[in-house]
Amino acid sequence: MPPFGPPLAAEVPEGRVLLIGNSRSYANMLAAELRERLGLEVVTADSLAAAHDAMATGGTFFLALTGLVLPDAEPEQIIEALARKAVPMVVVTGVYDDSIRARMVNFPIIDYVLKEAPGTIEYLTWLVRRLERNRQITALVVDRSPGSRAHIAALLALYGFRVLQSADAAGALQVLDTDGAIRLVVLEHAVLDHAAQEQDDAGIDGIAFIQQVRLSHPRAMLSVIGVSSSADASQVARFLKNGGNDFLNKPFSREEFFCRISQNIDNLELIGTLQDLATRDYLTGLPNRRHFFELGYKALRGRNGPVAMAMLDVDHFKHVNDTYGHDAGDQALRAVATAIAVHARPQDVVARFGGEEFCLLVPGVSLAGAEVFFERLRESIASLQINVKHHTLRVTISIGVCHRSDGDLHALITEADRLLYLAKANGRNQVVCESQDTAAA
Ligand SMILES: Nc1nc2c(ncn2[C@@H]2O[C@H](COP(=O)(O)OP(=O)(O)OP(=O)(O)O)[C@@H](O)[C@H]2O)c(=O)[nH]1
Repeated sequence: MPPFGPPLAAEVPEGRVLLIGNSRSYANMLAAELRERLGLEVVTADSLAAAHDAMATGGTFFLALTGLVLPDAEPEQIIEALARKAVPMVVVTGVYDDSIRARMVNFPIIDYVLKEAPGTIEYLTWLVRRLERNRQITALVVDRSPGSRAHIAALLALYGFRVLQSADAAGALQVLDTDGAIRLVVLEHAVLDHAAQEQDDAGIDGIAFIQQVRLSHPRAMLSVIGVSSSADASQVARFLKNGGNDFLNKPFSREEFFCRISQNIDNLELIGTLQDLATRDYLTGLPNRRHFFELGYKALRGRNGPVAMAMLDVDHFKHVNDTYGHDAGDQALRAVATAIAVHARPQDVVARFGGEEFCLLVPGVSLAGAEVFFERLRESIASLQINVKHHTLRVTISIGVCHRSDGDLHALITEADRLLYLAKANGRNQVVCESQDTAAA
């Protein structure tokens, strides 16, 4: 599962990169890196004419990496040609100084990279990967001033983000509640200063704003970056202590802004990856046993009403491994896991408990409802046709279901395990469902 939830695939065009430069050997080396390490399609051009051809016939590019020395064009002509086609660009050059930067300042250039510096290929690979991934991330800019809001929004759009904007804290909270894809908020600190003094229309002061954001959007899921031209050190500290991830003083250079934004998003992804490693089963992608207990307690906490807890075990799975091999066994486990996850409702908790054993917690279901629910699941797994090398496999599962009106998770699991043992002893490929609670029966 991707760290930031389902990608907005329909809105994101293909990841294609245009590489423009007069050195064929350098272009070929960089193109090979980007293809191999990132799986991206890369088109190379060694003149402005070739770049024009590529843009006319090669579809859209989300990024151009360009040199400034070409046989048929001045540096400005190359940059202008890309800007006219609205292709965001990174300049990869042998010479890079303040005068070049000053000449290029009004063009949509994300970054300048010195071609011959050590580590350049590594840096460019990171940068292209970052820009490619940004296209699946939504950012929100909160700023009272339309000019400054538009400037920051335009920079973020240049980095590939889908960008939303809000003029005040109350509006921003509303947008955050309704758009679950937002992973980055850039907040003009003056919004907070102003609000802190006067309270804005909805009565939200700046610190209350960030505290409220943090109630439902933890730091590990949403990066909030403050920007300001007037904040003093104590205001910056207050912002960070109350839940801000980072702070930037204005004026900042484009390169600094890009680095800070990228590092914050990199950190979110890293945390997401680490969380996934700790909580998900590597083979099936389902929550692992330890995470099941966390999710299960959360699902049961504070709720009244019946709950069904099921332990599910693939029948004669050793035989599958012995006959078709371990890889085929893995494939069968993935197919069973998918079938269980598809059958589960959003409020249910499913996990791979270990080996060929899964569990499924189903709150708010009657005993009769649980019997039907798990019988259908058993049937759907029995009817799976799992294609492995040269064979089509079929598997069955046995299910023990404990139904109760009180939800002590450990007691439910122990009881479901006992009922699973009965299902196995009775001949397998069946559901044994019992109520442990006379009132619920
Ligand atoms: N391919 C594969 N096999 C696994 C994995 N985890 C556990 N197993 C195998 O699952 C099999 C479980 O075998 P048993 O516990 O004897 O149970 P069974 O053969 O399913 O028989 P019953 O449960 O009694 O129906 C063992 O052969 C394990 O090696 C895995 O991740 N991949």
